[in-house]
Amino acid sequence: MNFFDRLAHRIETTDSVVSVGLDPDMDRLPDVFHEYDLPRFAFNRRIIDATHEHAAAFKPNAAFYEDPDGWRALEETIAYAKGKGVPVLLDAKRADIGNTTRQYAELVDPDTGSTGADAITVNPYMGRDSLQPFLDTESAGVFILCRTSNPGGADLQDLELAEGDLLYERVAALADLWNEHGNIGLVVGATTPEELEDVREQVPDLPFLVPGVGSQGGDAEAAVEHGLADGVGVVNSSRGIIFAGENADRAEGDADRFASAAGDAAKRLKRRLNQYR
Ligand SMILES: O=c1ccn([C@@H]2O[C@H](COP(=O)(O)O)[C@@H](O)[C@H]2O)c(=O)[nH]1
Repeated sequence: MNFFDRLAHRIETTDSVVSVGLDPDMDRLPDVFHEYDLPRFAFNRRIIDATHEHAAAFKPNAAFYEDPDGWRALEETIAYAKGKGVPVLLDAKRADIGNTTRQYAELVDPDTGSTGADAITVNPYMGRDSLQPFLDTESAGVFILCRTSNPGGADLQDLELAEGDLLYERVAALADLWNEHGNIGLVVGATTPEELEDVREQVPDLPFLVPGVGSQGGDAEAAVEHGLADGVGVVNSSRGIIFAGENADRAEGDADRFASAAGDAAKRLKRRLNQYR
């Protein structure tokens, strides 16, 4: 089954478009998790247990796992999340020249002992050939960075091209063109609602992964109004959910309190987003 069909099914089952970001910053984990062999997995497992019923997807960001123990924690996390029936989007922002990008694409290739993730984020800066192995992995979702949520997203992505369109608009148009297997989505941040609306007008049929609500203060209403294509798409919050139980004295933080605060935060975000669906 195509990734976006699987995602649509999950959205319907959970009545949720929330993507829970699994970004287990080691410096912010409660002390209790540091006693485990794989602290990041121990933490994520509790977060997944507490939030999965409200999660349309989980989104681990590879940056939080790029060391030997981290990679093991990532693989365990993905397997555990999938065991709960939740699609996993690996936010890795990859792409490179042909032979290198073929290696990257194995991250989501079910035939090559991949991470097991269902979808991945990729960077379009190197052009179509740098994305082709991902696009050819038909079972995997491929979210192309289009208009990112960070303040510097404007530096390049808002540049006007000679033909008059903006760079992020061109990325959206190309993504639509490249979508031969129906497995492409776009990453468009909630922090720039006008651009979000603009991209939606350009590509009515592509689902979006919308980061930037929660800790980055993005616009939740715009995220839902423009992020979904025929009801499919996800709105991500990472720190706002997984660290909802954090207080000034981290040493007092315990696993139960963290997990239950994360569950409450995911449920609250689901309800908030559902007001606009
Ligand atoms: O434009 C983008 C692309 C990716 N991200 C990633 O999403 C999460 C957001 O985390 P919060 O804690 O909810 O701010 C994180 O993994 C980013 O690297 C993004 O924020 N914006």
